[in-house]
Amino acid sequence: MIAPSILSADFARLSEEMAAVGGPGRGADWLHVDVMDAHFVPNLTLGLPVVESLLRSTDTPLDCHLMIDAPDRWAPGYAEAGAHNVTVHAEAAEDPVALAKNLRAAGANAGLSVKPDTPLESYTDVLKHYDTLLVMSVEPGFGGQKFIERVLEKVRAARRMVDTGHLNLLVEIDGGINSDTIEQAAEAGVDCFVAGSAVYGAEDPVRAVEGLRARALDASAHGSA
Ligand SMILES: O=C(CO)[C@@H](O)[C@H](O)COP(=O)(O)O
Repeated sequence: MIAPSILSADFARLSEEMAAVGGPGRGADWLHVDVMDAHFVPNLTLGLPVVESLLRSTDTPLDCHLMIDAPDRWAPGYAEAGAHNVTVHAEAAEDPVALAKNLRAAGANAGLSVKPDTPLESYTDVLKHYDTLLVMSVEPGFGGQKFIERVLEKVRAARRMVDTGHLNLLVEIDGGINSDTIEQAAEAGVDCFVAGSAVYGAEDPVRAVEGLRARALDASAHGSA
């Protein structure tokens, strides 16, 4: 699956920019929405009122990535509003198990994200309550950064746990994904790829999405061969 990150889109034309990457069937599977609070990360983007408007302007499922402090308090609102996935940071959540239950009860898939230096081992029990694991392959906060290759070890570990039945979730990766890096991420076992600049920086965003998907499918076929 490919989830274009609208962080790299033109914020003055968000609904057009979301439509420009297509939707299920042709183009984006999900649209990735980065919510940043200038506390958990050193950048400020948008919040719940904007997400509510975005939900009204697209049929493509929204994958909301909350890079915020106090997600236990704020994240359920995104689920209640109708986001398909609501992802919170393991480093910020006070009670990640209760939070996952609240997100699911409000109708969303629950996602847990880890920064590049956060080990997965501390969260393996917690992850049993989650639907997606979002492995950050850059320090969260900005688009257009360089892919951090060492996080692939975490992807491989998560893939092994899923394939052996210890976890039941989608493995998602975010940061620095482009036509040069997507193959190694796919070979490591990623299910869903977030890409911002590689999609919105392209002349034809739908073609960029399809190009990324083709490379990922090809590489995952090799990875599992
Ligand atoms: O969460 C983030 C950044 O913190 C991402 O979703 C970025 O939007 C990815 O952008 P690219 O690295 O693909 O340009």
